[in-house]
Amino acid sequence: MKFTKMQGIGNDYIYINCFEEKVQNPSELSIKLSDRHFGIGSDGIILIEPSDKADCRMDIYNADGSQAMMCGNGIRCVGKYVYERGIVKKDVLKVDTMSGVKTLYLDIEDGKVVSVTVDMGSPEFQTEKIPVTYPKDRMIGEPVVFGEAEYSVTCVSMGNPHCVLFVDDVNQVEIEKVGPMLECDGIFPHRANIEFIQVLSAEEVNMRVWERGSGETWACGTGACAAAVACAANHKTGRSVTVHLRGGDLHIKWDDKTDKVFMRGPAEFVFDGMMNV
Ligand SMILES: N[C@@H](CCC[C@H](N)C(=O)O)C(=O)O
Repeated sequence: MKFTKMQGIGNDYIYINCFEEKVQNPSELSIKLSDRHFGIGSDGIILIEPSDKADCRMDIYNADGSQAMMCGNGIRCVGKYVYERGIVKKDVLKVDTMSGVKTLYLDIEDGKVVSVTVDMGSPEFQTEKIPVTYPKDRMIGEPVVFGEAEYSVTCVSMGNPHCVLFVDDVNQVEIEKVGPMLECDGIFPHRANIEFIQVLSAEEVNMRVWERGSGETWACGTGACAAAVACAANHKTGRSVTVHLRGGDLHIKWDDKTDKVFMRGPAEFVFDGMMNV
């Protein structure tokens, strides 16, 4: 089977073109291929498929084999893949996902996609829809004790569940210890992606992320959107924010007229390969 490794600011997935290939058991395949010692090495796999409601469809599986509803860094890579490989030759295209059809705006120079802006839709703050078990309709800046520490917690869905915490210094976070504990805390019936945010100014934040099903990754697009929305909702930043992640920067704007969140960032090919399955 042919595959392509791509990354969006270091959030790396193995992409399979299902216009040509057939994948039998994607969960099992993701566990096998994502292994950085015995597999190819990635944060998961992404299937690019035909769709009857959009230009193509994306399905994402985390490194532990769990299926996710949406992937912000992945969808930019899908845009670059389908454009540059001639599957969808449009600079505005629609991609179907488990969390609905998303519109992508490609920035093209000399036939290459240099960045992609994605209309990520509206953030969902309703606790039961995220889902998070909490005795209030919304969880914005709520004090919660996890383990030995109390955090100011904001929960939001960007098609997938996010828990945003504010910290003084992201580099001091013991993410390997705190990340898995929070991801699997009983208040998250479907587990959650955990974002640690250090506010630098009204326009800039540092972020580290512990992703549900993949552990610490170098970036998370839906997580950066959740973080920007959480920062604005807590009056810590304005509605346009540059999020500095381990693998690079994403630019997020939460539009006050439409309530939609727009994410802009790069997408890159790493290599193509063949695997025995
Ligand atoms: N890295 C992604 C999100 C991938 C899915 C996530 N781990 C989940 O289980 O919800 C992104 O860039 O958004």
